[in-house]
Amino acid sequence: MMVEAKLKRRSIIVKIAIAGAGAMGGRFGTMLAQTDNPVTFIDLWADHVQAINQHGLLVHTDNGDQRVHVPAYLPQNVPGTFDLIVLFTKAMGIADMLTALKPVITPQTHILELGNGIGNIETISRFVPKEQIIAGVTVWSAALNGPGEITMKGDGSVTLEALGSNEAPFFKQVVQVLTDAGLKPTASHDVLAAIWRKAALNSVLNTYCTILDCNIGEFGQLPDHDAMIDGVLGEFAAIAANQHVHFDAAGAKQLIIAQFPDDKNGLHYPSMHQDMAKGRKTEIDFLNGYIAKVGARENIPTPVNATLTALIHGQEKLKTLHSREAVTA
Ligand SMILES: NC(=O)C1=CN([C@@H]2O[C@H](COP(=O)(O)OP(=O)(O)OC[C@H]3O[C@@H](n4cnc5c(N)ncnc54)[C@H](OP(=O)(O)O)[C@@H]3O)[C@@H](O)[C@H]2O)C=CC1
Ligand SMILES: CC(C)(CO)C(=O)C(=O)O
Repeated sequence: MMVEAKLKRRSIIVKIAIAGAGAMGGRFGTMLAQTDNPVTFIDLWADHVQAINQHGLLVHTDNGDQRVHVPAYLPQNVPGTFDLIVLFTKAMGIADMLTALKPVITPQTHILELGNGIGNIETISRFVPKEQIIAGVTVWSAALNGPGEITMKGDGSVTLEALGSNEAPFFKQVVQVLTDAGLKPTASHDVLAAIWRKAALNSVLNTYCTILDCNIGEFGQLPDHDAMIDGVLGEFAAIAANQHVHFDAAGAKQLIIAQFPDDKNGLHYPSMHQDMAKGRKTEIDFLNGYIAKVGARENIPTPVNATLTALIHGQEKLKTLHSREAVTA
């Protein structure tokens, strides 16, 4: 069934670019395009950009399929400037994307970063002052099926904070735009705590689901999931205390368990699982790998996160090796 995107009533106009228009960029662009705020996709993947421009982005949702007609550009071809750039590259792609977008980032442009991992704010701060950064996290989910095609199902929300001030009029506009798009934003006054809680969630769900080759609901049904979660979170708590970040292990566990039902993220294969399946590099070094690295540096034992990091790196290497063998066979 083809369902046309419905236009919702306009409240304010914010010129939006989605930089990294993969699974999550596609979801946010699709939902934001249902408001009257103009949306542009920017991506480094030429086939994806071409497919979106030729046929629209094909989006599979809980309520059927849509074709979303939003213009898409390679970073070097982007016309004009934007009020808001929503960054949805992988953590390791942030610097390349912002380097490519330098010519269109003005002192009025705000960067909204909602990707997974610890350290993204520091990377973005190399390009714009903190007053131009809005940082946060999201438990919306999506999958990139191929050029010009995504799946976005289940429910989610966004937590975000302006690194300048949550009282800034532009931040309030952004919250309103996200609300109009149905993205369920909540303004936070401790976004670092939210980022660490989400990184802990990803260090459990993304990593175990990738190693075990299962979705989030299936992980929740495993008899030993409790011990597996506690092993990761205990080390997060020790490293967070060392780094003076507020971390509530019980709250993080609750958030993880809240993802298990099918109408939340139970049917979702986490983004790390999707990366591994496609033979792409994962974000492990910004998740469990970050905890293991700080642990090693500060002399705090982090054997669970170190082992999980080594397992994911091992899987990445074997994937590359096997695909090379397949080509030469
Ligand atoms: N997927 C999810 O459900 C969720 C993801 N996140 C986070 O959001 C951020 C974005 O992740 P996500 O949207 O999943 O990432 P995707 O892999 O779907 O997209 C990221 C970018 O990777 C590139 N890319 C992906 N596949 C290919 C391919 N086969 N060939 C060439 N290029 C490709 C694309 O462009 P480019 O070349 O420009 O990189 C794309 O824009 C990450 O930090 C992730 O952890 C957060 C919550 C949920
Ligand atoms: C949707 C969710 C929360 C699942 O871990 C996620 O962040 C991801 O897939 O990377």
